[in-house]
Amino acid sequence: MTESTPVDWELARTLAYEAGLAAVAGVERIPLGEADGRTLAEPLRTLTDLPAFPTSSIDGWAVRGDGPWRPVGRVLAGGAPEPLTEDGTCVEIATGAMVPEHATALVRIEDSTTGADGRVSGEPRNGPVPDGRLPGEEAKRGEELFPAGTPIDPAIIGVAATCGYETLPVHPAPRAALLVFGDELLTSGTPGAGRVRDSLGPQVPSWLRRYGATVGSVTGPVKDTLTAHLDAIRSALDSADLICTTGGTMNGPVDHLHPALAELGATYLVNTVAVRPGFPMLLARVPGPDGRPRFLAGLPGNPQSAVIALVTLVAPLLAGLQGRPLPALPTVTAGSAVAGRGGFTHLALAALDPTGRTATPVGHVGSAMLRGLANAHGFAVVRPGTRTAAGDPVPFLPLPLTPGERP
Ligand SMILES: Nc1nc2c(c(=O)[nH]1)N[C@H]1C(S)=C(S)[C@@H](COP(=O)(O)OP(=O)(O)OC[C@H]3O[C@@H](n4cnc5c(N)ncnc54)[C@H](O)[C@@H]3O)O[C@H]1N2
Ligand code: MOO
Repeated sequence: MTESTPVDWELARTLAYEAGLAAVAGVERIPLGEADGRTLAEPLRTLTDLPAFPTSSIDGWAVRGDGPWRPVGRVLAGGAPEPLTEDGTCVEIATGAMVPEHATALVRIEDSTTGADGRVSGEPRNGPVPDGRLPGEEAKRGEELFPAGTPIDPAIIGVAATCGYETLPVHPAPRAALLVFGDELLTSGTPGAGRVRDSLGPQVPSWLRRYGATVGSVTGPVKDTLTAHLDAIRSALDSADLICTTGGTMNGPVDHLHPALAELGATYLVNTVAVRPGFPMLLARVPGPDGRPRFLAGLPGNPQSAVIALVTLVAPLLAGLQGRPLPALPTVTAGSAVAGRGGFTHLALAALDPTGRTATPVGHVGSAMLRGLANAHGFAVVRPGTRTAAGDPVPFLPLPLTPGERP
C-alpha cells in the first residue's frame, strides 16, 4: 500500500460525492415507464394548469342560475361541453367531465329530483369538500413541482403523466463493473482447507443497483498477479464509469491494487479512511480510453469492510454521478453504549427498533463477518475521540434496504 494519511470519514464521503457530482453525465429523455429509480436532470414543471379545466367531482347536474332547471344536454368525461347560455338550464354531468362555461353550481344526482315536466330541482352542497375542481387548484401552469436532483419514484412518474409528459429528463445511470481479487476464493461448494467462499461477488452488484448503478460485468476471482489485475481493470474501463474491486488494498505479498493503479496513471481522491472497520478503502480516478472520467473504488477484502467502503465512498459517489443530493444522516438514540475507536470513526452495525428511533448494536460484527450486517439496518456513527452512551443521540447511516426487509 502506498504511504498515505487516512482521510477523515466525513471528509471522505464529501470528497467522493463532489467527485461524482463534477463528473455527472449529460441529459437523456426516457419514457415514463422506464424512469423509476432514475433522477430528474431538470426541474419538473407542469405543462398545464392542474386540473387543466373545471372538472366535476360528482355525477349529477351542472346548473346555471336558480332552479328548477331545464336539462339541455349531457356531458361525459372526455367531452368538451357547449356553454350554458341561459339561467334556469342545466346539463347532466358525469364525474371527471368538464364543467360547461357559465355553470354556477353542481347538484348531485342523489340530491336532485326530476319533475313531471322534466325539470330538475335540488340543492348544491356547500360542504367542506367542493363538488368541483377549479383549473390550477393543484398546480399552476409552469409551476416547478420537483427540483432537478429529485429521485424518481412511481408517484413522481404519476405526477409527470398527469401534467403532460411522455418522457422525463434524467442523467444516464452510472455503469459499474466488479472485479473480485483473491486466489483463495471459491465460487461454489463449502469452504475449508484454506479456501473461503467469495461472498462479495454475489452481493456487491445488488448493493450497487440499490444505489442506482447498472452492473455490466462481474469478473473473478481475478488471478493474484499484477498482469491479471491490469488486464481486468483495462477491460472493465471500456464499459464502466465505476470499477469496484474487492481485496488487495493492503500491502500483502499478493496485493496488487496500488501497483496496478500506479501503472494505469490513476490519481487518488481518497487513499485510506480513518474509519474502523474498513480503513484501507480507496477511491481513484483512472484515465479511460475515451477521455471520459472513470472511477475505481478499492473495497477491502474483509467482507464487512467492503460494505463499509460501499456506504462510505461508493454510495456518495453514485449519488453525485446521478445528480442527487447527498442524503443527510438522521439522528437516532443509542439503545446501548457504542465504543469509540480513538482517532478513527467507528461505524457500528446496529438494528433499529420498530419506531426507527433507537439503534442498538448487533453482534457478530468482526470485519471478516457478515452475520451482523445481515441483522442490521445500518451503522451508528461514533466520531473520532468520542464514545456513545445508552440514550445518547447518534448519527445513523442506513443500509439501502426496502420496506419489509429486516422486519
Ligand atoms: N499488517 C497488516 N495487515 C492487515 C492490516 C493492517 O493494518 N496491517 N489491515 C487489515 C485490514 S483492516 C483489512 S480490511 C485487510 C484488507 O486487506 P485487503 O483489502 O488487501 O484484502 P485481502 O488481503 O485480499 O483479504 C482480506 C481478507 O478478506 C478475505 N476476502 C477477500 N476477498 C473476499 C471475498 N470476495 N469474499 C470473502 N472473503 C474475502 C480474504 O480471504 C482475507 O481473509 O487487511 C488486513 N491486514
Ligand atoms: O478495517 Mo479492516 O477493514 O478491519 O477489516
